Formats: sequence, structure tokens, C-alpha cells
Amino acid sequence: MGKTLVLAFYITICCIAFVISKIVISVLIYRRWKRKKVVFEDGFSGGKMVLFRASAMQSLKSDTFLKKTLKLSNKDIIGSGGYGTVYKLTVNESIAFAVKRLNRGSADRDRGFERELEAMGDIKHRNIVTLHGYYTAPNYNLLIYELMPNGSLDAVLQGRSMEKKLLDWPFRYKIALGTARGISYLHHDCIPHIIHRDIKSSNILLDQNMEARVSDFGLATLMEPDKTHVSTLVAGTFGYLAPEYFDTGRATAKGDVYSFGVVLLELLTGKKPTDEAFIEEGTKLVTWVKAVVQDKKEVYVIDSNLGCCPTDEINNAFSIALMCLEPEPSMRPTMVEVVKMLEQIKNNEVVKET
Ligand SMILES: Nc1ncnc2c1ncn2[C@@H]1O[C@H](COP(=O)(O)OP(=O)(O)OP(=O)(O)O)[C@@H](O)[C@H]1O
Repeated sequence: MGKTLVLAFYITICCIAFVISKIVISVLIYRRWKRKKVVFEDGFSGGKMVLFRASAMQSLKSDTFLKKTLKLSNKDIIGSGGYGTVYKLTVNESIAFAVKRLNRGSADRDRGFERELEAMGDIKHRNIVTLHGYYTAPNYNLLIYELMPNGSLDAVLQGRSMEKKLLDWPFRYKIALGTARGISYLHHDCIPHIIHRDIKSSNILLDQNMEARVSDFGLATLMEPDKTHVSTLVAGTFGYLAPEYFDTGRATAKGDVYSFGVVLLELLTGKKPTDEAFIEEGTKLVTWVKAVVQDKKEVYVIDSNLGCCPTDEINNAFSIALMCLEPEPSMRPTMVEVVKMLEQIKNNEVVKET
């Protein structure tokens, strides 16, 4: 009787394990299928369009989409950066995309396009802009993203895209936390891990709910799990780069943490790290804020548009920013720790140095 029971127990365990393994395999196959591509060749211009299979793309006919993409003109431009121009592609009243055009010809730009595909091809996270597909032609490449209706954080902070006063402390806190979660996902959950290398307010886009989405992976570096750094040529944006990067040329996750610290200061003070006033005075946003915090005068430097906000929350946010901006990289928290500390702010817990 005893033996029969033991046997029945083992058989049950085996059956459950079998069913669970089948479910896991099915989920993996489904996820891979979802990311499968629909490829559309364009005989006329010699280009190739690849659309990732996702719900947003399913209702679209690739040839209609391709025709609309090829018709983009100056009137559709919504932004431009050092590497390319961004257009709004309207499919119909309810569906629109952002299309970034990168002219080919320089190895730098081609490499940026490849990096973006490598890094973003498989990512799906609520705080990272989704890449829906791409188009590659002999003279240029296009990247097709979901459209972020509220534009970039720097435009909002500088009052270029919507009323700055709308961006009060609860919104800024939400943006800081969302950005931190997005970077934390890249650093800790993606395999291989991803170092963004160009975290700055113009690369943080805002969706219809003012939720932050990290974008622009043109400089991103994929890092094998056992590595701590990747050697690169100095690239990134002045004002956001960690000091050690100039000496070592090494891209590390702690470099992204530093850049995030600068963005957090921008959110708190409303000042641009590249503000000419700092250059004229021979200082930097980071140095200026450090002196202010040392004198316990945070309240005098916060952006007046933050509205009425709890002082302890603001002081804690300043402390987190300064931890991220530690000159010694090993003293900076990881992005997982940053997320935790930011979450503690709303739980009224005192943020402690890590
Ligand atoms: N998915 C998107 N939805 C809405 N607007 C976007 C999107 N992607 C980019 N933009 C707009 O286009 C602008 C330019 O973006 P882009 O990534 O080319 O350059 P950048 O980050 O501003 O500068 P650089 O690439 O030189 O560092 C952004 O600041 C933003 O306003």
C-alpha cells in the first residue's frame, strides 16, 4: 500500500512537471512568434522593409505602410538630432508612428542603426520606446517607433512642447521613477545586459499618460553578463557624461547611473546641464547643486514650476541624485537600488546612503 502511494506521488509530480514544461515552452514559442518579422521588399527603390509582428502592426498592410513611409516630407518633421530627422507617419486617425531617418554613408551612422536594431529588436517594456520595424535602402535607413505624443522631456522642461507648469512634482516623480525602471531593465533584466550610453532628457520621451520611455539606442552597447565594462571611443552628450569616461573610455552601467543623476537634477531644478549660465560662471549643474545641498539650501534651487510639494520628498530626491553623481563609480548605487530608493520616497521612508 505504502509503495503504491509513493509511486502515485512520483507519477503525479512527473505529470505536473511535464505540463509546466509544456506551458513554458509554448510561452517561449509564442513570444518568439510575436517578434517574427513581416518582410516587404520594394523593387522600385531597392529597399527592404521589416515590420515586427505586434498588435499595433497587425491591422496594417505592409505595402500601404511602405508607400506612406516613402512619401514622408519636411511637413511631417517632429524633431531632429545629431544622427537623423524624426517624422510623424500618420496611417489613419487613430494610428501614427515616429520614423527616424538616418542617412547612410558614414560608418558611424550605419553602426548606430545596427546598434539600435541589436539592442531594441527584442525589447518590450513599459518604460522603453517600442521599435516596430525598420526600412533599409541604399542611401538611408529608417527606424519605425511608436509615437510619443508628449514629445521629449527636455522640450517639456524647457516649455517648448507643452505648458511647463503642467509638469508639477507628482508628474516629475513619475517620470524619474519610470526612467529609472527602464534603465534598470536594460542593465539587469536584458540578456545580454545593455548599457545605453546616452541617457539625457532629450532621449526620455513621454507617452499619452506622461509615462517616461527611454529612447535612442544609437550608442547602446551590449554587454555579456560576466563583463563589467566595454571599451569604446568617447561618445555621448556633454553635461551628462560620467567623469571617469573621459579618462578610461569605458562604458559601464555606472556611467548610465551618473547620467540618470543629471536628469534627476534637471527634473528638480528645471535647469539644463548645458545651460550657458553655468559655462559663463565656469561651473556645472552638478557642482552647483552639490554646493547648494551641502549648505542645505535645496529649497532655493528647486524649479518654481514644481508646485507645492513635500520638502522631505524633494530632499530625498536630491540625496538620490547626489548618490548617482558620486565621482567614484563604485560608490554609486545600481539602477535596481535607485528604483527602490525612489519608491521609498512615496512610502515616506528616509533614503539612506547605500
Ligand atoms: N518615438 C518618438 N515619438 C515622438 N517624438 C520623437 C520620437 N523619437 C524622437 N522624437 C523627437 O525627435 C527628437 C530627435 O530625436 P533623436 O533621437 O533623433 O535626437 P536627440 O536625442 O534629440 O539628439 P541626438 O540623437 O543628437 O542625441 C526628439 O528630441 C523628440 O522630440
